Amino acid sequence: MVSVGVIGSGAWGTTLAILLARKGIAATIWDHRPERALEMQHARENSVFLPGIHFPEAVRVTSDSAEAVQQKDMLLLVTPSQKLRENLRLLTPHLSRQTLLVNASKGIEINSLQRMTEVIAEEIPDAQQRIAALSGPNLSREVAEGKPTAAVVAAYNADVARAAQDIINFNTFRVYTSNDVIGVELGGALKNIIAIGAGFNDGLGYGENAKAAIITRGLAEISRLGVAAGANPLTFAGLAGMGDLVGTCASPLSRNQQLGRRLAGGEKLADILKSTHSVAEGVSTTRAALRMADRYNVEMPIARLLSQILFEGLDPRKAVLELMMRDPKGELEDL
Ligand SMILES: NC(=O)c1ccc[n+]([C@@H]2O[C@H](COP(=O)([O-])OP(=O)(O)OC[C@H]3O[C@@H](n4cnc5c(N)ncnc54)[C@H](O)[C@@H]3O)[C@@H](O)[C@H]2O)c1
Ligand SMILES: O=P(O)(O)OC[C@H](O)CO
Repeated sequence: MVSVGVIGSGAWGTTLAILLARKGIAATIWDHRPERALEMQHARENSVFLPGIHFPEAVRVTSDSAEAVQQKDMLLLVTPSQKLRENLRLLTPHLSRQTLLVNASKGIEINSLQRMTEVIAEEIPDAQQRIAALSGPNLSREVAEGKPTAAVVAAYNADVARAAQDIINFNTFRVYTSNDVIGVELGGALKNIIAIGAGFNDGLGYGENAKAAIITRGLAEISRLGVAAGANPLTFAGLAGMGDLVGTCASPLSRNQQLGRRLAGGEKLADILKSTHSVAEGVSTTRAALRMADRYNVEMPIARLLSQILFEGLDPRKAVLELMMRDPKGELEDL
């Protein structure tokens, strides 16, 4: 029987474990807090992040790191991105050299500006040839409810991408392969910034024309940064680029979009972050992306103004006016 460890017990880690278990794969979710692991194991449900979705029999929950990691065909790494490194340090002593390592988190480590697979490769030096990244328009609630969804898994080694595809692909979850790890990870991480912007747009009542413009011009700046960092530009037309951007900006289920809407309604960032256990990766990714943009000398006007709104208290209406009043330019300039 195929056996997978799922590191991270939030909405997405839990959903992926349930998906695999529906295929008959043994899925062991790891939660760093013993009392939460026990509670989920007994209740057969993640009542905090995925209430109402029953665990199939093949899901187990543990706080024992050896049990979560040993003798696994694949590990799915699904922690908040700023927590991945500390978790890897706990888990690697138990890891076998055969286990595939698939990142499913969407973020950039803020101190190092590394993508999640770069963090994995640095912490587990022999891992480069068995690393992959899973991304796409994958709102967890819809996946958990069995609604049809597509995703992409990227790896440097085509056999690894195919092996991960084989394990994760299901009749409700169609998985494509890619060799563009950089593009797939950056597409998934950077769209969260634009999703906050889309939430602002909705909160301010600016309408669908403005939202379509934010999505499209957002994709232009994601692509500019991604290509400068070494991604294949076509990836941004795919599931991890346009697909995830549209899905996240359109759906009220998105936590990043919700955060933008709440800020537009006058709530303070610190209060919103305090009020929820859920991670809105776009906040830290905005900081990381702007530092990357400086490094690669790339323009990211939406992210830059969003950063001023988030961290410096700029009035969102003034920010929109500033965007509108920038020097006129060609649509495909810098692409
Ligand atoms: N929820 C989605 O729809 C979705 C879909 C695709 C990708 N993702 C990505 O998956 C990642 C995880 O998001 P999520 O939605 O599952 O999280 P979540 O917001 O539902 O929950 C956060 C989880 O992180 C855990 N956590 C907090 N601190 C931790 C630590 N120090 N060590 C280990 N775990 C810790 C919490 O216990 C909780 O289980 C994020 O990068 C997110 O962008 C989420
Ligand atoms: O809820 P969000 O904003 O973290 O988005 C979830 C997924 O990344 C959508 O693909």
